[in-house]
Amino acid sequence: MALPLWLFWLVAATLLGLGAALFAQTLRTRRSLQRERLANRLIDHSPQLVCVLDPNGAVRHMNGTGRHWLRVTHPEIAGRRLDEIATLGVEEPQAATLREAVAQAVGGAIVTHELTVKRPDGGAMTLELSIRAIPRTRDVAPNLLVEGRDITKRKSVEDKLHLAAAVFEQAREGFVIADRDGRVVTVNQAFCDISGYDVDELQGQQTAALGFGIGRREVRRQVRTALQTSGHWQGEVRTSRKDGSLYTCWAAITQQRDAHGAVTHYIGILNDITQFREVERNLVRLAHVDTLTDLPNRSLLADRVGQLTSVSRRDHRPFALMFMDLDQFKNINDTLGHSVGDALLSEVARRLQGSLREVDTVARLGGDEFAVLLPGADAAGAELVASKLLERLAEPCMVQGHELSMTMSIGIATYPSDGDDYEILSRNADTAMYRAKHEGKATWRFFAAGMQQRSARQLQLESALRRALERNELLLHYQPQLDGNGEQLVGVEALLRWKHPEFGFVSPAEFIPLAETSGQIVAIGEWVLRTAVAQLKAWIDAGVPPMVVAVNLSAVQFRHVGLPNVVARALSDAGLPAQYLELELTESVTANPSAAIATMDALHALGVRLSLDDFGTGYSSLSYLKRFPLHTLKIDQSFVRDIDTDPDDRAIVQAIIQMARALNLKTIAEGVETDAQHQFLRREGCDMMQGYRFCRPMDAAALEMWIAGREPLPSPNVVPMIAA
Ligand SMILES: Nc1nc2c(ncn2[C@@H]2O[C@H](COP(=O)(O)O[C@H]3[C@@H](O)[C@H](n4cnc5c(=O)[nH]c(N)nc54)O[C@@H]3COP(=O)(O)O)[C@@H](O)[C@H]2O)c(=O)[nH]1
Repeated sequence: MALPLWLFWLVAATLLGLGAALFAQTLRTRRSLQRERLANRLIDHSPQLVCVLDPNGAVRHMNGTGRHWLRVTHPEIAGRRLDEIATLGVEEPQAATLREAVAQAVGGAIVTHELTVKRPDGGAMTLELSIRAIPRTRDVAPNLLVEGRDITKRKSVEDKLHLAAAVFEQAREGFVIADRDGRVVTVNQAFCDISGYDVDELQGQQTAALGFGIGRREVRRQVRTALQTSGHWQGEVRTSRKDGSLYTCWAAITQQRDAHGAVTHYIGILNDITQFREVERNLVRLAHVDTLTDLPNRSLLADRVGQLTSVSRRDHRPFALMFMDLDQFKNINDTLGHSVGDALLSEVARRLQGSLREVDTVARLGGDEFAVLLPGADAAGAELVASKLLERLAEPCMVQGHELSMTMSIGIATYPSDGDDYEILSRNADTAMYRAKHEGKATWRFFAAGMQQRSARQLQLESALRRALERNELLLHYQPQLDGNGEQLVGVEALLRWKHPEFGFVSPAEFIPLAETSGQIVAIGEWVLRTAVAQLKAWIDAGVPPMVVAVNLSAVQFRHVGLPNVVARALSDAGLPAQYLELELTESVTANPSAAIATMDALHALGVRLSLDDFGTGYSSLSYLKRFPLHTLKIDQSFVRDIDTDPDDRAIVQAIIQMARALNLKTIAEGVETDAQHQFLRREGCDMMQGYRFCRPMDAAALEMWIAGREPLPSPNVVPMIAA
């Protein structure tokens, strides 16, 4: 059956319409697909990472750029949170902050978040993520759109800048950045600390106003030239702080130029080396200066002698070099302690310096040795100076409550006659000093050619002395001691003698100091003591009326702890009652009164008598004198010698005798050589005498004959009289 035409047209039209609609739809769909593909392609090739996350932060989709940057594939990331993708290496606490950002975005915020991830090739990448919600229906949690930019390079630049800023701020070096006109742009904290200025005070100021290279036009000129030629300068400059104080710094200045080569800035880096320079100066000072006295030391003295030698050679001028050594200083150190010793050395330094001219040099060579260099001085000039120095030094001084007076022995060598370099001059001055020491101390000696032999002799003596005891080279001489009238024999002083097979008789004044310094005096002293008490016992046993034997003790022996035992044993071995022994102590042992009192008490307790030898020449503190258990003061022969001519010596002797009487002490004068001396001493009431006027020291046999030949014979009751 045929369709009615109208129906046909209706169907046809409908079909056509449908077809057209279908076609249009297909066309739209295709276009839409094309648009979507295009959009996807665009998104995939976007220069940014684009990613859709579900509300839990799991990846639903990531564009190609993102996958390429992170070197991941869709299957590796789909449905997983970014921090769960192991290859990205997102660890806590980064993961936690990312989760937090996602949560905020789900809550509606647009969050910017920085995420640093690792890539399989090992490189790190920093992404700046912008995370926002993609709105959906009210009840459904939104997906999130994440856009990410690669900020790795920017971060690196920023990090470098941060680092540079940290270095700038935290550096210990001061940084000053100035513009091309030399105006301060900025400074760091270290520079503020060094200079005392605040940043605000400096900004805009001319660097020249900061005082670099103060007063040194030459330095500023050098800086300008170096910058012009090489764009860099470094060197040491002195400059001032805000408060005006000066400091020293090591500065480096570098020009900064732009791409066209034009100077844009100057960068100055400063190191404050003030302390370093001070330490350096101190080290140099220490190498040349004695720390106790602040005087030049041996090396600086050698330098100055060297310089003076050149000048003096050119100008044909003389100069003198003196070496000086304090007499008995060791006793002070040993008895009063090192702090008194040090204070005394400082006082000596002051006095020496105060007595000389500015051109002269006073040096401390070590210990108690000093040296003086006198430019232009000939022998006469040096002698004048030596005498002045001795005088000045002898003036008493109070040191930590002790009244002390010092003497010294001076050796003088002159240029050019005694040498033309430091080595020879110093050796000769030293030799002369030893000569002065061995010839009485408190004096000076000029160097003379034969003196070196003398020093060699000292060495020979020292070694020979070691064998003197065992080779029986030591012997005792005895010098009578008489009552004040010079009639009655009251005792004898035992005086040590050394007869060497080669050197002959050697004076005790020469070998006893050697025995003291080498320590041999302890054994030698014990031998003297034992020999003397045994001799007296033998005399008494032989019928010589009893008398006292006086034995000298050196300060070294006195300080020896076993002394009281040694004395007690010597007496008991000889069988001599203690009252017949008198120990002569040198004045130096009293320098430390409390120690001296203890030893003296122990000796006194044995029953022996104690006398103080050479009284008036040394350190005796009068206030202590009454506390020493002494029997006798021995007036030194230096006062007796000039009694006839020197009113001062007369006055001193009178004062000693009166003072001894007041303290209930006996007096004995030594070195009485003339009748006039004897008469004066007798008139003044001196209790006992000793000297060539009556008898020289002699050996035991000669003394026996001397006693036998005397009229009247010594009184049998002499010991009780002396002991009274
Ligand atoms: N520690 C010890 N010291 C001792 C001992 N024996 C001696 N000495 C000390 O040696 C120094 C020098 O002694 P010496 O050469 O024996 O001189 C003494 C006398 O001989 C001398 N003297 C005596 N009378 C006169 C005189 O009229 N004129 C004069 N120019 N000299 C004289 O004086 C010295 C006396 O010494 P002293 O009485 O002890 O001060 C000397 O310091 C001795 O002490 C010893 O065994 N141990």
